[in-house]
Amino acid sequence: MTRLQIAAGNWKMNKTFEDAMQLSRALANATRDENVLTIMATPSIYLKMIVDQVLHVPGLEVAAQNCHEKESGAYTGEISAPMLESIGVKYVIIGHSERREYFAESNEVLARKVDIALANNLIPIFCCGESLEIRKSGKHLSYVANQLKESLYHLSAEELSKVIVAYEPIWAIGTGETASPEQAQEMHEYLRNALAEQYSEDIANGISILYGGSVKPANAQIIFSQKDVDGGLVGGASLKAEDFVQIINAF
Ligand SMILES: O=C[C@H](O)COP(=O)(O)O
Repeated sequence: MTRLQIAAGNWKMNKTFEDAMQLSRALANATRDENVLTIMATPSIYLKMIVDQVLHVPGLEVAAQNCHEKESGAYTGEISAPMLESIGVKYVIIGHSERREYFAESNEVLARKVDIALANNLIPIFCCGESLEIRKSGKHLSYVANQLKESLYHLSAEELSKVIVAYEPIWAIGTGETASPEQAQEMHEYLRNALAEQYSEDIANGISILYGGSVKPANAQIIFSQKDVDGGLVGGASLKAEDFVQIINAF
């Protein structure tokens, strides 16, 4: 089965307005493989402007970096899934390790975020990944599979088919230390098998599983060439159009 190949850039809390618009304009105008679904996860304050800017650009989409687990209410400073849908956002990152760590987002909370995203026609980019301590203990495979179990396995097969999974070992995020292609493949294959067991082979084979953690122009090709790696969730290297375009074109 051919799965969607995806290059998603997570800008995190970077870029002022002018710089953000310039970056999205550069990506819109770049010569890039339009068969690769390219997603820019921008700071929420710029989402509407960037959605409008790239509205008719083929293969280029916009994601939010988070959403609240409730539809609406007294949650000062938060952004809801219906708000994102109402401005034309189609994707939302859920469960990034930085949200899990700094905002204490548990697997249970993330399950609710996945639900609310799907209920509002947003495609969740669901992040999972282990710390260095867990990797060293040798329990990383079951630990990450359990993150999927607790946040995704309540979904119907139809709902799950809409989800994009992003495996990001925490020890490789922003550290310059990438998981080896073999380590990435091992985890992706394990997760795909777990999904096949829980749902079906067909469903599991249709799900794009992205790798994230120090993906750069120099290593993107070898990582993306692994059988079960369907693209990347890129932090630092997505902040420079030139670098990110090289990553998009590395498939
Ligand atoms: O969401 C992206 C990841 O946290 C990876 O970040 P990085 O490419 O800067 O290591």
